[in-house]
Amino acid sequence: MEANLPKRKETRKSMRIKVISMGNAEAGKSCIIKRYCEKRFVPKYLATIGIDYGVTKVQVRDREIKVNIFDMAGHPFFYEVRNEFYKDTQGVILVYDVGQKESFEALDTWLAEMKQELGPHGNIENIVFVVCANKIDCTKHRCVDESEGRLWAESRGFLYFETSAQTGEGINEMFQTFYSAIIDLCDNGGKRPAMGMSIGFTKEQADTIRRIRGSKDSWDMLGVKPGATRDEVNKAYRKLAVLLHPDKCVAPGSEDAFKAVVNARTALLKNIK
Ligand SMILES: Nc1nc2c(ncn2[C@@H]2O[C@H](COP(=O)(O)OP(=O)(O)OP(=O)(O)O)[C@@H](O)[C@H]2O)c(=O)[nH]1
Repeated sequence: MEANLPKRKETRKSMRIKVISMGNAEAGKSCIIKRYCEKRFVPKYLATIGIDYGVTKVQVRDREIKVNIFDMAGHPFFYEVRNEFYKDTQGVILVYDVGQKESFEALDTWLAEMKQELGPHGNIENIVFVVCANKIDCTKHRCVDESEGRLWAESRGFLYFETSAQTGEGINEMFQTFYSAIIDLCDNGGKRPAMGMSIGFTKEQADTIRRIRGSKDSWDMLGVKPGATRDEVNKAYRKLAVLLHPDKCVAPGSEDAFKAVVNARTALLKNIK
């Protein structure tokens, strides 16, 4: 017997989600939201006072979603106002300015603030985070490169996009992927689907790349004391080479880190008898 199939594909039930923006003042949070919702760019800086709230309807795959967006003021002065808005959030847009290193370094502080406000029972693992490396149009002033930002985001299981609210680059793709991930999360009973967790590299690899980037000289880079012997240098090099070899490591920035380690070893061995 033939199954009694519906003629038209049914549109699935609409859903409502809550999204917040976080990041330092002037990183471009309001402009990113305006660019997506109103298709325009506001060059003049108008600081958000406390919270800006908006509702928007979007179509993602076969779903209509109503999005409540809470655009948070980045200035520390507004901490008291924004702290009550962290609860019941499904998605976070975490923004930094690629020309302002402090805004990138502040991402950890923003996460810590959110964790603190959610308290011990708030599960940050079940929230979709998208990191926006914003103002990529300002190429001359860029000081946080893509691999550094991507590594920070992906090692935490967060999405990462390069965006410009001014030109619109990356904005639609970012929101579509972000909303899509939130739908997957809701369909999965509010738990981040396992797929999003598989990042393809280890915490040790990510931490090592970060350590290498921040090292002050070749000794420090190889993790040996100044004056170490050839054997010690070679041993340290081999360990790092196995960990970061481009054939084995797909973490953002691993290729540059591997090259830096090779160069550091060569430089040190030249001067060790
Ligand atoms: N060139 C360039 N400027 C941008 C971009 N995004 C934002 N801006 C500018 O950066 C300034 C700050 O943007 P906002 O969106 O107001 O920053 P915000 O993060 O919401 O700041 P607060 O409301 O204080 O938290 C404004 O002058 C914007 O015009 C961008 O992608 N490129």
